[in-house]
Amino acid sequence: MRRSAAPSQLQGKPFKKPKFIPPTRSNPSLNEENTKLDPDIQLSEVAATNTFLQSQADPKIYSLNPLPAEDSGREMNHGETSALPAFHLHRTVYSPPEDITVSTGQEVEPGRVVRYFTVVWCKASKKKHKKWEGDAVLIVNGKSLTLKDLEGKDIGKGTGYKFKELEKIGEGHTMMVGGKEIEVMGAISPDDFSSGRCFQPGGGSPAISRSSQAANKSFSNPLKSVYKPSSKENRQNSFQNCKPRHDPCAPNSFVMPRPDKNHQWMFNKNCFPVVDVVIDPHLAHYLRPHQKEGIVFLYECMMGMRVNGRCGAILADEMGLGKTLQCISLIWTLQCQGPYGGKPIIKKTLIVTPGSLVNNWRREFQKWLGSERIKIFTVDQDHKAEEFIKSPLYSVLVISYEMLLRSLDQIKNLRFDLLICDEGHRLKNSAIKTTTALLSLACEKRVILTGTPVQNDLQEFFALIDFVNPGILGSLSSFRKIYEEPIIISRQPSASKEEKELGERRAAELVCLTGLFFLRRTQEVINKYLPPKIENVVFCRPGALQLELYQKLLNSQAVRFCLQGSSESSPHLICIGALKKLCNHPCLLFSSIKEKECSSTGDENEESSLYEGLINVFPADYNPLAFTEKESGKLQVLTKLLAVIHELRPTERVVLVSNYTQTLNILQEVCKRHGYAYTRLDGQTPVSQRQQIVDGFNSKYSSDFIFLLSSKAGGVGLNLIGGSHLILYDIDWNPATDIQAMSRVWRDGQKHPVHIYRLLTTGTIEEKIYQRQISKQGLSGAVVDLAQTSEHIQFSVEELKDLFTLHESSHCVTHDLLDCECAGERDHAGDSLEKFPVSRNCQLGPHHKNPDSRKPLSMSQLKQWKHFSGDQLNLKDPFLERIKENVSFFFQNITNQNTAL
Ligand SMILES: Nc1ncnc2c1ncn2[C@@H]1O[C@H](COP(=O)(O)OP(=O)(O)OP(=O)(O)O)[C@@H](O)[C@H]1O
Ligand SMILES: [Mg+2]
Repeated sequence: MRRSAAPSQLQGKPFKKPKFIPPTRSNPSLNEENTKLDPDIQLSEVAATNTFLQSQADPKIYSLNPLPAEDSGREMNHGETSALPAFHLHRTVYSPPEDITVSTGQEVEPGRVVRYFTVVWCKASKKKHKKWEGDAVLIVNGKSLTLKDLEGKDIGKGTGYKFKELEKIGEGHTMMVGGKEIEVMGAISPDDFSSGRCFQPGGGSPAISRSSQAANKSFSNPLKSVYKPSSKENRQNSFQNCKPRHDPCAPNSFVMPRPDKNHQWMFNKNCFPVVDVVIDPHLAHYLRPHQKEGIVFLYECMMGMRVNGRCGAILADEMGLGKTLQCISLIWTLQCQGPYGGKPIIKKTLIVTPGSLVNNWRREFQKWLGSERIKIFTVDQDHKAEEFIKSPLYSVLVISYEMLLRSLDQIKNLRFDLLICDEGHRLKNSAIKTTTALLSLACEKRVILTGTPVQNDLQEFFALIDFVNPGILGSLSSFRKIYEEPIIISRQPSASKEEKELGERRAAELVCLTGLFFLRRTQEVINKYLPPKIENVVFCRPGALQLELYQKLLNSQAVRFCLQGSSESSPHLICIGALKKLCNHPCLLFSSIKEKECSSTGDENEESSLYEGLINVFPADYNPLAFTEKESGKLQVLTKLLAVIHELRPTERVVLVSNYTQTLNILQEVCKRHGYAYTRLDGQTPVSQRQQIVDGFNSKYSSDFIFLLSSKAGGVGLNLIGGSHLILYDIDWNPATDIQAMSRVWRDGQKHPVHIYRLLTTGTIEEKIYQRQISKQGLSGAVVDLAQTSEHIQFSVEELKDLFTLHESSHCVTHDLLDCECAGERDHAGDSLEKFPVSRNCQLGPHHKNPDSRKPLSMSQLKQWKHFSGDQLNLKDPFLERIKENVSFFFQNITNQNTAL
C-alpha cells in the first residue's frame, strides 16, 4: 500500500520506527560538577516533586531533543574540547520481547498480555492511495483493540478479533479498528506507554509541540541574541583575545560547567575557542553553597544545556534563600561572558516584580555589585519606560507587573534577552492578562522565581512550566489526558492497582521532564547561617464583651440558617467574617453593625439577621474610637508584649502583621497611645515609597519601634530584618500568607534571635482556622495558594458546625485534640521540632529521599513542641512570663537553639 506521511512525519524525516526516543543522559561531567559544589546538596534536590508528583525522580540530566546519533558530522577544531567526555546519544528503539506482561491503567485481565504499537490511521476508504490523518497508539488487550490519539483520547475501539490475526500485528501490518484503517509503525515498550512518553509528539521530543505557538518554531538557539556571524578576519582577532574574564585557576574561583560537544556542535557555529565562564570573584566570595548550585542550574538552563534548545527555568527556593542574588549573579555573568570566545550571552534583561519589590531589586543590585558595574533602570511614576528605551546606558529594566501592562506597547518594541518574573506564581493562569502580555515579548530565556507553593493543581503547574518552556509538555488538553487524569484517578481511594501504577508512572515521568528546569530548596539549607528562631503560638483568653457577643452571634438566625442548609450561597462567609472581626476587637464589629444600619434600606438580609440585637450587648455610650484594650483578649496580650519587648530589648524592633487595614488602624492607635514610634506599609502605600519605608526601618539609625504591615498588601519578598520580633495579630485561612509574613524577619542578615508570636483567641474560630492550617486536610486542600481566601473554600455542614462552636471552658482546643498525656497541666517539653523538619506542602515541592521525613507541620508534630498552660508559675521565657496573665496556653518551638550569635 502506498501511503502519504502522517502529519507528524511531515515535520521531519519520515521514519518507520516508534517515534519516541527516550531521553538520553547527556554530559555526565555536569552532574559531577554539580555534586562537587557541596556534598550536602545532591542534585536529586533539583528534581521537582509535587503532592501529586511524589514518586522518585531520576536526577539524571536528560536531553529531550536528541541530535543525530553521530557527533562526528562536524569537526571540533579547538583542542580544549577534547578533554570533554564524548557525547553519546542512544536512539533506543524498542523491539518487543516474545512475552510482555504489563500492568497499566487499561482494564487488564489478570495474566493477560497487553501490547502497544505506534500506528498511523485514516478513515476507512477503498482508495488505493491512503492519506493518513494522524499518529495514534494502538493497545492490544486480549481480543480488544483501543486506538488513542496523541492527546490520549480514545478514537477507536474494536473487539472480537481472532487471536491469529492479533498475533500477526507488527511493523507494516494493516487492519481496521473502530471504522479506522491503521498501519502499524512499530512496537512500544510497556514502559513508554505507562510513562506516557509514547504520546509525546515530534520524535519523542516534547520540545516540538503542535499546540504552542512558540513551540511551533524550530527550537531556539540560546546564544543567538549575541552571536552575529563574524568575518574571518574578525574571528581571528577575537580568537586571539579569547581569555576568561576572571582567572579560573585562582583559589576559590567559581567556574561554570563547560558546554559539551553536542552543545558546541549546535551553537558554536563559528568555532570560537571554548572559554571558561567564571563568576565574578567579588560575588563568588559571598555565595552560599546552595546559591552556587542555583547559579549553575540557572546558567545551564539559560544556555540550553539541560534541555536542548530550551532556555526556561523555575527557581522555587523557599523564602529568604537569596533568589535575588542568584539572579543578579546570572545576569552579571551572562552580560559579560559566554563560553564561546568569551562573547556575552545577553545584553538586556527585563525583571518583572510586584510593585513593592521594584526598588528592592535596585537595592540588591547595588548591595552586591555596587553602582558602577551595571546600570539598573527602575520604572515608577517619575521614571517611564521610554527613558530606558532611549538610553544605551542601562542593561536591566525593573518594572512592576501593573506597570508592565501599562507600558506594554513600548516594551514590546525592545528586544530583551532574559526575562525574570519575580514572585512568578501569579503566572499560574495562562488566561490572565499579565501572562499573555509577558508571552507576547520575544524573549526565550525566561526565569520564574517563586518562594510560595502554587495551588495543588496540576493545571497551574502546567501553566508555569508552559510559560518558561512553551510547549514542552504538549498542549493543555493532551497534558490533561496523559498526565492529569491518570494521576488524579490514581490518588482516589477507589483506584485499581493498575490505575495506581499508571498514575505513579505518569507522575514520575512528569517529575523527570520538569525536574530538569525546576529547582526548589528548603529553608534548612540556610538555617546554619541564621540566629535562633523562637516560635510561639499564644492562645489569648477572650474578653467578657467578646464572649457575650460571640455567643449572641452563634445564636443568630443567620448562623442557624447556615447549619441547616448547603453552603452554596455564602451566608457562612458573612458569619465567619463577623466572628473574625470580633476576635480582633469588638469595636470592629460595632462599626460593621452601624454601617449596616446606615446603609440598610429596610430589606431583611443575612447580614442584618446576623447583627440582630447585637448592638444592645454594647454599652449604650459605646464609642468604637475610644476602644479599650481590655475588650479584646489579643489586644490585651499584644500591649503587654510590646511593653515587655520595649523594656527588655530597647534596641530591638517589632513587625506587627494583620490581614486587615481596619485592624491595622486599631494597632496604629495603640502605638500612638503608648508613644511607640511606628511606620506602616499597606495596600494604600504608594509603590514608590515602599522601599524607602522598608530601608528606613531596617536602618540601624531608625527610631521606629514598630512596623505595621498588611500581609496581603506587602508580605511577599520584603526583607524586614530590622525587626527581630514578629507578631501575627490575626490568622489567615491560607497558611502560605502567614508563612510569607513570618519569613520577613528570619532571613539572611538578621543579627538577633528572632521571636515569632502568633496570637489566637482561645476556643474561637481562630483556633479552628489554625487547626485547619496545620492539619493535613488544610494543607493539601484548597488553601495552599496565596490567592485563596475563605470564599474559595467549600465547607460541609459538619465543618460549619465545628467552626460555629465556641469552646468556653477549654484552655486550648488545639491541645485537647492532640491526645497528649500531659493534659495541659504541666510544662511538657517535647523534643524540639528540629528533629522533625517541617516543610510546606507544595505541589512543586522539594524532592526528598525519604518522603515521610518531611511532612507539613502536622498535629502530631505540634505535639512535639514545648507546650504549657498560662497558669504555670515562673515561665522561663521572660516575654511569656509577662503576658501569661491573659494567656490560657502556649506552644513554643526553638529552631537553631545553639547558633552562636
Ligand atoms: N550569600 C548571602 N550572604 C548574605 N546575605 C545574603 C546572601 N544571599 C542573600 N542574602 C540576603 O538575604 C536576604 C533575602 O534574600 P532574597 O530577598 O533574595 O530572598 P528570596 O529568596 O527572594 O526570598 P522571598 O521568596 O521571600 O522573596 C536579602 O537581604 C539578601 O541580600
Ligand atoms: Mg524574592
